[in-house]
This record gives sequence, C-alpha cells and structure tokens, in this order.
Amino acid sequence: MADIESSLEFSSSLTSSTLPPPRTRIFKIIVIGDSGVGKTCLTYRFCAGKFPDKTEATIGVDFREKIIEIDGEKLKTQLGYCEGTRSGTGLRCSTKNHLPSNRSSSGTQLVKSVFRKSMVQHYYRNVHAVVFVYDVTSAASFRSLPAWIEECRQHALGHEVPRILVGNKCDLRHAAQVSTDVAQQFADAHSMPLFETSAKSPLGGSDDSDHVEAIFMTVAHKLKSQKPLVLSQPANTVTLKGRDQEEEPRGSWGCTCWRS
Ligand SMILES: Nc1nc2c(ncn2[C@@H]2O[C@H](COP(=O)(O)OP(=O)(O)OP(=O)(O)O)[C@@H](O)[C@H]2O)c(=O)[nH]1
Repeated sequence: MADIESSLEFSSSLTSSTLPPPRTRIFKIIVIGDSGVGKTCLTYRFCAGKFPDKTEATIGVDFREKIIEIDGEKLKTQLGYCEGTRSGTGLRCSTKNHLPSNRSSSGTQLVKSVFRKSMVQHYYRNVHAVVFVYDVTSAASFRSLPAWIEECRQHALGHEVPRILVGNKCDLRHAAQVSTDVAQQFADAHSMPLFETSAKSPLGGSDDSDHVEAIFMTVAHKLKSQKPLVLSQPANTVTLKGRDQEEEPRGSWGCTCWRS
C-alpha cells in the first residue's frame, strides 16, 4: 500500500513539475524624451501606482515591469527608459560620465563609443510601442521631439509602430510653455494621439489631465491585438522590478543599468 501511495505521489509531482508553465505575452514599450521631462516618474507611477518619493537622473538605461490583465489575459508590460539629454542636443541615450575620467582619453572615447552603440541597439530592439514625452513647462523639451522621432526612425521604429505623445507635468499648468493646441497640431502631423498628464497629481485628483494608468492601458489595449514576444514563465511571478530592488533580472531587454 505504502508503495502504491508513494508511487502515486511521485507520479503526481512529476506531472506538475513537467507541465509547461502558462505563457505570458510580453510588450516592450520605450519611453523617450529629454532629461527631466518625467520618464522615470511616469513609468514608476504606472508600475507602482504612485509618484516616487525621490528621483535621480537615469544613468544609461533602466526598465520596470508590470503585469496587467486585459479581457482575462495576463500581459507583461516592460517599460524601458533611457537617460535623455537636456534640451535635445548632443547624444541620446548617451554614456557620458559613466566611465572613470583617469583613463587615456582616446581609449576612453573608443570604449564609450562601443559601449553606447551596444546599449542603444539593445534599447531599440524588439520594441512594440514608443511613448514620446515632453514637459509642458519646457518648450525646449517639446522642440526636441523631432530629433527623438528621427532617432526612433533610424532604429526602424516609424509610423508602423504604435506611438503616443505625452505632455507631462500638467499640475504646473500655470507655468506651461507648450499649449495644448500646438501639441495637438504636432501630434496630428505625426499621426500620434496626444495625452496631457501629470505623474505627480494624486489619483482621482480634480484636475482635467489624463491619468497615467489610463494612458499606458490605452497603449496595452492597442498592442493586445498584435502578437508580441512570448515568454515561458508563470504570469504571476513578476509584478514590479526595477532600480528600487536589489535583484534586477534584465528580462528580454538584455541590457544593463548603470548607476552613478
Ligand atoms: N511637478 C511635477 N514634477 C514632476 C512630474 N514628473 C516628474 N517630475 C519631476 O521632474 C524631475 C525629473 O523627473 P524624472 O522622472 O527623473 O525625469 P526623467 O525624464 O526620467 O529624467 P532623466 O532620467 O534625466 O532622463 C523630478 O524632480 C521629478 O520629481 C510631474 O508630473 N509634475
């Protein structure tokens, strides 16, 4: 009897351990814009549901993940963001200041260049949607948008990829330098929907800005009809990962986060 029981136990554990785990579709979305426009805060707001207590400039590339559910299907959204350059000039996703300054300058330049190329290539690879962000209180961040769009185009992320435009920091409307009309004209010219929002305003606040959660869910709904990457991994094993946690599996980004 004992033998039958133990063999039944063995066979049931064998079955459960050999069953393939449920598969989760993954959407990779990149959030792009000048430094300081609020890419990190928007991403954090969506994934963690709140404005971060403290922020620091993104160094290199970072990402967060969130499992969402649409029509009963669990989907994993991976939101990547890359350090921006202030006022839209110079390198994008640059590697400035990441390497020790006491190296020989030509060697450093070469390493920086190879390092940057590899990082940028990873960042733009297998992207399903692009979120362009500007700061409504910064005309310069708005003027940078054509350059960001061009950078995406050079990495094969053109009109065929779902793209949206987000004007952030609407809680500072009194200091706005970019009007809704001008932003809407730009969005129309590039066939993108425009959302004006604030990563900072409280949930259910009285202002008329779009909610961050609703914006990313709109993108996710759009992507759901597509067929993005599939990951063999139980859907409930990962909810939020990112720079706040010590263990940071890089998932399918395959890129590294550089910290100061
Ligand atoms: N008032 C207000 N401040 C915001 C908002 N979103 C972000 N900020 C602030 O703007 C600053 C920059 O925010 P980040 O999210 O770090 O900007 P970023 O685009 O990720 O910047 P980089 O990492 O340098 O590329 C921080 O001081 C935030 O607290 C917002 O909606 N309203």
